[in-house]
Amino acid sequence: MRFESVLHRFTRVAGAASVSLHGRLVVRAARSSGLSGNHIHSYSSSPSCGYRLSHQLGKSRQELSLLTWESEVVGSSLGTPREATCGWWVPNREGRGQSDGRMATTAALARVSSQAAWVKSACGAVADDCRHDCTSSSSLAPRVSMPIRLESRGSQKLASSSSPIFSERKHFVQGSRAIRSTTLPIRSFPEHGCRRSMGARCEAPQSTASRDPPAARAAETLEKAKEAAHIPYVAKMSNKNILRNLSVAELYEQAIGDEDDNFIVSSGALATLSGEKTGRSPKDKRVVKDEEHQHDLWWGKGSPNIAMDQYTFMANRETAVAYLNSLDKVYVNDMFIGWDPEFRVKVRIVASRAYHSLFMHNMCIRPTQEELDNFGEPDFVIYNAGKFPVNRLTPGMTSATSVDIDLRRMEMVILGTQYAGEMKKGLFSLMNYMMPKRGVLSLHSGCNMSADGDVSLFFGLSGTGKTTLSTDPNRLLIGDDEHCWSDNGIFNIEGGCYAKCIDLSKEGEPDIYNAIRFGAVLENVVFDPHTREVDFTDGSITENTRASYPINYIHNAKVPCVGPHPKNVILLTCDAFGVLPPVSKLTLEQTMYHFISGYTAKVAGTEVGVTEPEATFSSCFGAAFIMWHPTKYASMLAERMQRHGAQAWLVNTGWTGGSYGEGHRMKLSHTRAIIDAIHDGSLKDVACTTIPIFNLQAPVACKGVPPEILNPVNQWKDKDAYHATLKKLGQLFSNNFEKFEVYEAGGETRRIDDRILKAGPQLK
Ligand SMILES: Nc1ncnc2c1ncn2[C@@H]1O[C@H](COP(=O)(O)OP(=O)(O)O)[C@@H](O)[C@H]1O
Ligand SMILES: C=C(OP(=O)(O)O)C(=O)O
Repeated sequence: MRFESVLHRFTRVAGAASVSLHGRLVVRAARSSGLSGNHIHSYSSSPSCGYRLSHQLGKSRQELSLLTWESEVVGSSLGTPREATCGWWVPNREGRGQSDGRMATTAALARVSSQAAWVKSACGAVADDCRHDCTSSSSLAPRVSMPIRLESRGSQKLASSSSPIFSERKHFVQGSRAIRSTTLPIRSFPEHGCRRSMGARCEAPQSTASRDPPAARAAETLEKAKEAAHIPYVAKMSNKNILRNLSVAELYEQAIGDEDDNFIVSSGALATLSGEKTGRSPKDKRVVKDEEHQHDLWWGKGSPNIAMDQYTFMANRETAVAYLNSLDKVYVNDMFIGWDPEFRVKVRIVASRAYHSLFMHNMCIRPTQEELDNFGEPDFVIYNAGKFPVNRLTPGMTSATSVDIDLRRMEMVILGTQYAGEMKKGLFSLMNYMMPKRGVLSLHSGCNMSADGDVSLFFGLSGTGKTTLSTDPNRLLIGDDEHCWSDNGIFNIEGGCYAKCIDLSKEGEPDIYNAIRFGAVLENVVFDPHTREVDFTDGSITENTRASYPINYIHNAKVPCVGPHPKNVILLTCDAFGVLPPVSKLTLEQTMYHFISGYTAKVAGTEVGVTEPEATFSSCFGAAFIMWHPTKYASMLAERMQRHGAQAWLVNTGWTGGSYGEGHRMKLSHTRAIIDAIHDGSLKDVACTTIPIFNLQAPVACKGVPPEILNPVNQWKDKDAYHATLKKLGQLFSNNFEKFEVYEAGGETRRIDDRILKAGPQLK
């Protein structure tokens, strides 16, 4: 059901409906309209419809239920509705202008609040004055809403809130809290010990800064920064109910007990909705530009780093911490990233949603109980308050979303997006800063290894095949997305995988399919409300449906996720123009040129606003996450490839036989056959044809791939169109590369090596 038709139906039934400033559906029900909550409810609460509808409206199902309620209030004869005084969460607060201020009433709040347990879960937080209403107004028990809610997931919860089963359950939850919950501060910043030494191994926390020079320095720098930025104080986590390091089962219970958007599907995975944002928000990703880091980081054209000052960071941090403190409970995970103990980083994730906690439990490296006991202070903290918007009036904010990193504070703040990928990619950005600083190359790549230790890297922008191709039944999986190459070899940054699962099938990708079981998180998928079978072909919520699972759910995962130096470096390009060959063998210079260019496509859904494949140049095949200038990563890659004799390949996982819209996506079976041939060595010395303009060497034969596919011109009906498109792409490469010919990095002006420049398309 499209949003417009939902709106239309509401308008027809209720007499008037509109969308508030924040995209909330506001229903105006005249007293005589006869609107009953059932009407709205019937759209909003069944698992099948409500789940999707709530996504389409960008609202949680609880919020839709609130709308049900309010329409009841307005539609009833409770007297003149009064304006709500209570906080930001009242749905039609922003809709006031459109609804004559008559929608949110104290009476409505009283009703809502009378079901405190439900409301708290529905709204995430209840302001103190609402709590007051809650006790004083239970006599205003809803007249018609009760039976309505009895039909739904939310209703079950509401019904049970007064039943003995519910109290028992609550007891149980509280019981488990008693063990886990703690009121320890999230972090004793700035006094804590070892955090400042940029990825240096953390010893047990030190009590005095003087024993730890980096910490002392950091504290001093922060004090100076605070003074300079006029930051009067640093907000602290004071939530009294911090649920730390819950187990998977506990997180399932929390997720299902607290929110209506979570379901167990038939395979045992937890299906959830990420709300309005179902992909990353790169235009809202900000990094604090401070004295200490400004010369290290990449700024300007092509860079993903939008500069922010520390004061603005602190303002957003304040909002996030205040929001998290206002909640009934928050979830905290203490985790590691980086499988090589020498480069391991301790991270703490503070989140409002149990699903976010489970996601990070899957995606990071899970400490043993002993490691948890000795965890001490984290090196980096994420405050995920994504359910709450950023204050748009804060200078520099351009939307309700902001994803902010402060390298001096070693913190990340998320506001206005619940897409879980922001957290994992935020940590990746952190590693993309910290690791090169320590002489270690960070890579946006998957990685696998043969039984006899031949390692391959699969670079690729999101959605172009890293997870799919690195998950190979014949090889050991080291990781699907983020790695580092140090003098010790390769190590995975993460402890889990985050696979795109649109059109996933058991036959096509059995390992990923089988990994989606108890413990896995399924984001934004559609499933049958009764059987709970997931329909992986359904992209009606988003094309960017995702599954997150611990790496050990892949039967041939290599744990610990480390390996020797790579033999093959595979650059995955998703060519939306359909002119690049399925595979070509690269010289070292070509590897540098293509790595810096990062030509590929953004696939639908991975970023907000991308609805169909969009050609792009994404340096290092992951520009959205890199922190230094791309040439730093490129030169580190070249040096390592030379030192360890690695061969590079450009593999087109995108279109063939025409551009997107005319041609078709390269068959996965063909790409897999190509990868097999790279691994068995049969492509190394095979004869090649030269692709004009790009001077790429495309093998003429490859086991499992029809030879005519290997030269893309054969696939185009209109050969002239092929050559014209190839030339056009060459021109785009050349235009894009201009900014790398002479560039600013490390505070100085540099010029790219001529040999790299000549390895690109030659247009004359
Ligand atoms: N030829 C191909 N090679 C790789 N992936 C393909 C191909 N054709 C279609 N796909 C699909 O593209 C998507 C790639 O996603 P994924 O492997 O998760 O990307 P990444 O890990 O790079 O973000 C999967 O849904 C996969 O089934
Ligand atoms: C999670 C993401 O990346 P990837 O597809 O590479 O996992 C993302 O871009 O949001």
